[in-house]
Formats: sequence, C-alpha cells, structure tokens
Amino acid sequence: MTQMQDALRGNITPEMKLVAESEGIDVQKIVRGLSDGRIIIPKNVEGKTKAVAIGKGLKTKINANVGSSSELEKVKWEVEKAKAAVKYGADTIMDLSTGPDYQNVLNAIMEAVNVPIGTVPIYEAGITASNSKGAVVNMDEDDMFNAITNQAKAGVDFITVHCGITKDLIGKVQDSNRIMGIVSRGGSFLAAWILQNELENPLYKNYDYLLEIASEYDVTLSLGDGLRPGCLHDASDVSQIQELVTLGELVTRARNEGVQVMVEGPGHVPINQIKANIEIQKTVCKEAPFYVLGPLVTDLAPGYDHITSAIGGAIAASAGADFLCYVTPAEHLAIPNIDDVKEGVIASKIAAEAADVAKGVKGAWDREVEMANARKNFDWEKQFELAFDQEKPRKCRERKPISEDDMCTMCGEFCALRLVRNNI
Ligand SMILES: C[C@H]1O[C@@H](n2cnc3c(N)ncnc32)[C@H](O)[C@@H]1O
Ligand SMILES: Cc1ncc(COP(=O)(O)O)c(N)n1
Ligand code: MET
Ligand code: SF4
Ligand SMILES: [Zn+2]
Repeated sequence: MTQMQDALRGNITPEMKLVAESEGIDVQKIVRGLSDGRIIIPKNVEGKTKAVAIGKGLKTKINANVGSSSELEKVKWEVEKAKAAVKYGADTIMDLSTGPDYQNVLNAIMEAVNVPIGTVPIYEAGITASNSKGAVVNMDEDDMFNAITNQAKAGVDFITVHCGITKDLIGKVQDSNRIMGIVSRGGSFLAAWILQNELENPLYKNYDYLLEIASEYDVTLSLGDGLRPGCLHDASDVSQIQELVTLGELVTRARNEGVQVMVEGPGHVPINQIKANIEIQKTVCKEAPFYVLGPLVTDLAPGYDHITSAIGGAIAASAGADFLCYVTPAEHLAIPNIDDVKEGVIASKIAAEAADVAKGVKGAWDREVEMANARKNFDWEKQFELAFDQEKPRKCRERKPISEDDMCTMCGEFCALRLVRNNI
C-alpha cells in the first residue's frame, strides 16, 4: 500500500510519525496532506531510507544530483559526492548516472546514504538500447517499462517520468521560436524516439500501467518537465505551459489510484516570471508538490550557477515551490566535483531557509533569532554550529588569530557591538 492509500484509510504509518516529528507538526496534518496529495513521502516499500515529507506547510526540501556520464565514471567518487551532499544538508539524492557502470553507481549510493533516492529510468532504457541496438531511439516500450520496474524493485523512492511530452507538443516546439529547444535529457530521449518512430510517448499512452507499478512499490512519480526552458528567452512559452497542463491531468489520474506524485518545473526563468510560474503550477496541478530546478535567473554566469539558482530558488520557494533541486557551479560545464556539490547544497540551503522565513515555516525564524543572539554575545562556536557551512566561517575567523573574543578583524577595537555593549 502507498503512504497515500494508508492516509486515505486513516492509518498512521511509522513514516508519517517520523516526518511529523521532524517537522514539529501534528501527524494529522501529514495524514490530511497525504490524503489530498498536497504532501508526499517518497519511500519505496522495499526501501530502507529515512522518510522525508515534501509539500504544503512543510520545510522546503532540497535535492542534490550526482551521477556518472559516458565521459567520467568513478563509482567511489559518486558515492563520496552523495555522502558530501548529505553531510551538508541535502534532503534527497538523485542519481542521474548515464555511464556504462550506472547500475553499480546506483547500488553503491543506495548502500552509502539513507536519504530518499531518485532516478530517471528512461536513462537506463536509453543506455541499454544504445548498447544493444545501436541507438537511444531504438529502445522499445518494453525497455522503458523494464527500466522502471527494475528501479522500482531496486528500492528507488522517486522517479522522474517525462509523461507530458507528447507527440503533438513536440511538433509545436519545432514550430516555436525557442532558441534552446529541448534541454531536458530525458525529454530529448523521448522526443527523439517519438520523432523517429512516429508514435505517441509510451509513458503518456501507457500511463495506467506506470501507475500500477508505482502503486505496487509506492514509488513517487516526479512528473518530468521535458519541455522546460533552457534559457531565459524560452521561459514560460506555450510549449512549457501546455506540457504543464498535461501534467496537471496526470496528477489527478495518479491521485485517483493512490499514487504519490509531484511535478517538476523550470529551469531558466527571469525573476519577474517566477511567481506566475508557481501560481500556474499550483492551480493547474491542484497543489501537487512542485519540484524546481533552480530556477536560474540569468544565463550570464557560468561557473556561478549555484548563485543564479539560489536567487531563483528563494523566490520560487517563497512563492510556494516545495522542493528545490540544487544547481552547482559546474552546471553547463562539467560533472560537479566534491567542492561543487558542497557549494551547490549550501546555496540551495540558503534559498530554502530564506523562503522558509518568508513562508513562516516552523523553526526557521527561531534559528534566525538564535544566530542573532550568538552574534550579539560573541559566541563564535554557536555561530559556527548554526551555520550551514561550519568549516568556512571558522577558517575565515582564524585567518588572523586575535586574542580577544569580543571583536573580529573587520572593525577591531572599534567593534560596534562591543562599543554599544560597554557604553549604552
Ligand atoms: C536536470 C539537471 O540534472 C543535472 N545533472 C545531469 N546529469 C548530472 C550528473 N551526472 N551529475 C550531476 N548533475 C547532473 C544538471 O544540473 C541538470 O540541470
Ligand atoms: C528538478 C529536476 N531534476 C531532475 C530532472 C531530470 O532531468 P532531465 O529532465 O534533464 O532528464 C528534472 N527534469 N527536474
Ligand atoms: C542544456 S544544459 C542541461 C540542463 C540545463 N542546465 C537545464 O536547465 O535543464
Ligand atoms: S551542454 Fe553539457 S550539460 Fe548541457 S545538455 Fe549538453 S552535455 Fe548536458
Ligand atoms: Zn541550463
């Protein structure tokens, strides 16, 4: 049974109890949210991961992507990155491996971390077809559904499925004035397949079958945005919005079967369009949890896209996005290394906390007040302890050691806090 089906029957599962405790809210609120689909707990029935809830009224969660590619595959390194991501505060990990040893990467990551794990099974289908039949477009429907079943059986907690990229929509994208066309990898696999075979997207056509698998293993569906914009110029266009409308219909069908579902969103979006994007998703997808990549608010900062994304993420989450996918400084350039992963996670944590303060999420304000008091009291240890990154601020303060606790080298003996404390 899925967490949603349990909630609808009024059963309180250990996972519901656990997340209620970690959010500091009443478990009945979790039960209600699961029942109407506004909250999800991605947790495979086969899995051993720690339950995390995503959705309305809860802390904004963050995901870190790792994984190999055809050009760079070191299983141990991917595991180290996943562990680093969790250490710095990632709530979930997605393994987006496409290297030849992708299966071992996934297994090793699932062994090494206990947060929910997500994958994109169409990658496995594409790689398998590329190896055995010469090209991604030679995959067949069985390859797609076998990959989904394999990963559900392996215990994956949530899967990205690009069900909304239909034959009709691909034609519209081709006729549109987009600069970047399709930037989603899974979206490009399916679009190429649809064009080559002149058939409808199997994940759309056989959605009921997909729901059966998802229901059996309680794999949460993350409805992928195959047509997300890949640059500011392409944001919020008809193709993107039409795909979203289709995803909204698929949300309802998933909920009718008790399948947990969230919706993926853009991408590259100018700041002034972010709020509208969230509001449209919330109405069209009936408040299904919204999982956004970034959004990146300018295209001019390669090397710094953790920052372009944190700016967009803070705005998106404060407007109602529930789940932020990190972006690292290596975005658009390379597979992230451990330092990139760390920076990506911290940037996302900053965006999530900024939004949680604005949303009034339980606990966020209290931590801000705690930090203010630690700062006022020159309690450096407490400040480092509360910090998202406990290493960088410590190193910074230790750059030039000083004997006094109640100042730093910024203002020295003319420390404002100290003068006020001593004289007012
Ligand atoms: C959808 C998002 O997935 C991320 N992405 C894709 N492949 C990988 C990988 N091997 N490692 C880390 N992130 C990846 C990119 O950041 C992209 O924007
Ligand atoms: C937030 C998020 N994370 C991962 C993916 C999958 O990547 P892709 O669509 O490129 O296959 C996605 N579409 N959205
Ligand atoms: C074209 S680069 C691949 C992913 C891209 N950064 C995106 O926004 O989805
Ligand atoms: S440019 Fe790099 S990140 Fe972008 S789609 Fe191509 S390989 Fe992926
Ligand atoms: Zn991009």
